[in-house]
Parts: sequence; C-alpha cells; structure tokens
Amino acid sequence: MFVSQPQGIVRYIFRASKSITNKIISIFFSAAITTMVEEEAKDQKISRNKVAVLPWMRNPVDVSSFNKCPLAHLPFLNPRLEAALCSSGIDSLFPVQVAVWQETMGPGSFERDICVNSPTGSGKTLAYALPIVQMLLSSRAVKCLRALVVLPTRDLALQVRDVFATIAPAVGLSVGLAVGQSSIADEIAMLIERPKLEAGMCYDPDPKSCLVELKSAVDILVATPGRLMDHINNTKGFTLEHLRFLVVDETDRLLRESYQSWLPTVLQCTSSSVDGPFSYVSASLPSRFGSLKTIRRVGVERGFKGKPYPRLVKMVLSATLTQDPSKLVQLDLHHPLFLTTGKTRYQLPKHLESFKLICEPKLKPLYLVALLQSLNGEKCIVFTSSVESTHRLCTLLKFFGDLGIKIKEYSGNQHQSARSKTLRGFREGVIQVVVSSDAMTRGMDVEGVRNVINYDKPPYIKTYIHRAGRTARAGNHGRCFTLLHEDEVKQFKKLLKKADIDSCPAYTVPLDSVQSLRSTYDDALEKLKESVKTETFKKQKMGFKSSNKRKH
Ligand SMILES: Nc1ncnc2c1ncn2[C@@H]1O[C@H](COP(=O)(O)OP(=O)(O)OP(=O)(O)O)[C@@H](O)[C@H]1O
Repeated sequence: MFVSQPQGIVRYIFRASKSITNKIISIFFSAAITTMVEEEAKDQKISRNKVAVLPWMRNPVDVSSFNKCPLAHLPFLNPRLEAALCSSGIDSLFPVQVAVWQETMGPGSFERDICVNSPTGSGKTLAYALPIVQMLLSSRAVKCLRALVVLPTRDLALQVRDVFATIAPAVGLSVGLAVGQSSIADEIAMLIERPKLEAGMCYDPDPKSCLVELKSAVDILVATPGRLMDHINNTKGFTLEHLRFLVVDETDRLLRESYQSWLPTVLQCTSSSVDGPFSYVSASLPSRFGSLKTIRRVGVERGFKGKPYPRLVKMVLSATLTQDPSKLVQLDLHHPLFLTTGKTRYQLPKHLESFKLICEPKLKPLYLVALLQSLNGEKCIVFTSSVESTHRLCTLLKFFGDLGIKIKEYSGNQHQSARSKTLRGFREGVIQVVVSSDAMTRGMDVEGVRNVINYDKPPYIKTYIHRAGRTARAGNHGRCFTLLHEDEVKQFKKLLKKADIDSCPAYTVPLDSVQSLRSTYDDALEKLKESVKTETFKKQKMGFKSSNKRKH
C-alpha cells in the first residue's frame, strides 16, 4: 500500500528506535524530518507549475532543508570510504548527498526508488555513488555486476567512472567502463574474467560449457546506452541478472532518446523470474552463472538474513528532471521518492550571476571577442546553437590572430580523440576558451570554469540551466552571459521567468575595444569565407570519391 511520505518516515523512525544503533539514526535525522513534515504541509498548498504531475511528485523531500554534513558526523559511513573521500579533498557531504544518504543508508534504507531533481553542480554524482558503494561492500559474496550507471555521453561516463574510482577501490570493489573508448575486445577483457588456463589446456569451443566459467570482473559498471546494448546482446558472460542498483543519470536526456530500446532491455534483463512483472522474458534469458541466481521480489520486502537481496533499486537524477508521466512510466519506478531543491521546478546554482549583452547582430563576433578579452584569460565555455556554428565561430576566432587566449572547438562532429584532447587541455588550463555545441551542455564538470557565454540564445530554459550550470559548481561563483539582439530580449526574459529569474542585468563591453577590432574582424571574415569554400570543396570531393567507390 502506498504510504504518504511523512507517515512512512515516522514509521521508519519508530521501527528504527527498536535498536540502539537505529536510535542514533533517529537523533541524527530528527531535525530534518520535522522540517520535511512542515515542508510537506506547505507543499500541499503549492500548485507546482499548474501541470498535472504524478502524485508522488507532489510531496517532495526538499533538499534545501538539509545542511552540509561533515563526514565524521555521517552515521554508518565506512571508515575506509571516509578516508578515501578525505584523501580526495572531500571532508563533508553536500545537502543533496545528505538527503540521499538519509533515504538510502539512513531511515529510508533503500525502501523506495529515488528521483532527484537538484541544481547543476550540487554533487548528484557522489549522492548516488557513495551509498551504492557502501551497500555493495557490506553484501559482497561473489564478484558480479551489481550496479549499473547509464549516462548519455562517453565523456560524462568517464567523469562518473572517476568519481566511483576515488571510493570503490578503497573497499575492494572494481569499476568498469563500457563506452566504446577502446575496442570491444579490450572492453570485454576488462569486464569479463576468464578462467586461468593451466599449461597445455585450451578453451572448450562449446560456448555453453564456457559460459559457466565466465565471471564479471567488475562490481560497478558505468556505461553509455549503445555500448551497454552491445554487451547485453553479444558479450559472453555479461549478465545483468545480479544487478541491485540501476542509476539513470541525466534522466530526462536519456529518456528522450531511446537508443536501441536500452531501458526496456535492461528492465527485462533484471526482472524477476519468479514473481516479477516480466517473468515471461526472464524465462527466455539463460542464466550465465549456473546455479547462482539473484531472486527478486517486486514488493517492498527486503532481504532477510541469508536470503538474497530482492529488488532492483533505481535512482534517477537530473537538474531538470522531467515531470512527464508518459516518460517517467518507462522507468517502472517502485514507490518513488522525489527529492527536489526549493519550491520552483528549475533552480540555478546559488552563486550564479546571469547577464545579457545586447549587440547588433552583424557585430556579434566582435562583442564576443571584446567580452573574452575582458575576462582576462579566465576559463570560459562559449555555447552556440549547432555543430556547424561551433566550427565556424571557432575558425573565425582563430582568424582574429593572437588574442592571448587559447581557443578550441568541442562538438559532436569531431572525433572522440579530438574531443578528449580538448577536454584534457581545458581541464589542465592549457586551453582557456572552449567553443561548444550542446555536446558540453550537460553534466560536464571542469574545475575553474568561471564564465559561460551563450553566443546563441538557448532555445529552452532547460538548455539555459544546463549550459549556465557548467560554472558556479560546488558552491563556487560563476557568471553566465547571453548575447542578444534587441528583438530577442523580450523572449529571453520570458524564458528566464520559467526558472523564476527576474533579474538579468545588462553587461557592457567598452565600445572602443569593439571599434578597435573592426578592421581585424573584416579580415577575419574574408578568411572565414575562403576557409568555408575550401572545406565545402573538400567535402564535395570526398563525397564524389566515396560515391564513385560505391558504384565500382
Ligand atoms: N561533498 C563534496 N565536497 C566537495 N566537492 C564536492 C562534493 N561533492 C561533489 N563535489 C564536487 O562538486 C562538483 C559537482 O559535482 P557533480 O558533477 O556531481 O554535480 P551534479 O549535481 O551532478 O551536476 P550536473 O547536474 O551538472 O551534472 C564536482 O567537481 C565534484 O567533485
């Protein structure tokens, strides 16, 4: 039966108070819970955005009612994890991390699936990574794949793998990556453990007998949907049947694109063969672990002593979590608990300042250069509306000559190796300005980015939030500038209103610095025209060659 959140929490607390250990939890969390009960009463009066939202989204836990918590005061935190966090410079948890800890390791104890809507840079990655690692360490019997984190892009997956890699090895857990960065054979070698052969022996070519011997080499896998599907469909020994945690990060983006139906496939592969809703599917999926099987239950019951853990726990997160029931239903969430920050649906980081820079459309590149020069080499991301304009703008900026800042392009049109190189240079500070299409909009975390520039106006408030969110992360200060024509101002104001942003002051760059760049700009434009011509010619030539090849 669905229990309303405060009643449920009171019940958990009541149960918890039966043991001394659990009493400690109740004391630790009691203040926050009182606030949550009050928040819920208030929340019920608030009509959230006048759209029909799912019932469980109407009474969220307000993350902003939580405070930062020093690691030393966090109940149940494994000392080895505490040490690993400290040595990576983390001495306390951010509010969203404390809130998720409460619902997972605290009184909530993973009873419900967790949906988090919390601003960019608020620390959502560690919010799920820490409780998952702690849970896995305390229940590991045999190494098998028990946590899967899915992300929309390769660079994001690498970033999340690095977060797990700072804590998981400290407790003997290994983290794998399935993103297509290396060849499929190399990836399989990292993910699947083959039996060591004695001298003179060779593998049995019969795949059935081989399967019994193959084991997962990782406990946690961070993957992009495409590569995940490759492994599900083709990699011997790769199985999700023991999965206990599924994280769908950047949920709204992942749900928008179905990527070979990865989500229904994962849900099928992890569903119960006994009493789950997809039993017909499980029956058709062979067990690759012989007699070792994870028995799941659909209900709220949890594992008892000696019995395997039953339910696949799902955690979904975004800074702009969708409220669309038709999308959320795809996740097949179990008794979901919604954690969100504040009262408005969209929130920007606390220390982000938004500015508009009004300029004549023809002179936009000039204003951009003047703005970049005024930033004194601080790290900056310039967002454009497409991969083509990213390339053109970056080429144009290079034709301005030596601006005293290193500028590089980052877009989905480039080869992964080129993107990774740019990202590395940007992280290291060798590159100060990255011109990007929306490839860098979501999730990317680069230390020291102080400025974001919307060269092209973001089409949606979600785009603004994710782009602006590349700065002012982890409590730092940052600025987001949006270049606008006079006739775009009204529309932009309306867009910001959706995130309750009433003030977006105008920013000015000195007119004389714009004027002084005029002649350089004219030359740069001429060079750009030539460069576009040459590139178009090259592309046509290549297209001609490949169509000729196809004919022969
Ligand atoms: N407890 C903490 N103490 C100090 N820094 C932290 C802590 N937790 C996370 N960070 C840092 O905060 C930054 C943002 O974290 P993270 O990338 O997880 O944010 P996010 O909420 O997922 O953002 P986005 O919505 O943009 O993906 C990272 O640089 C991370 O290292």
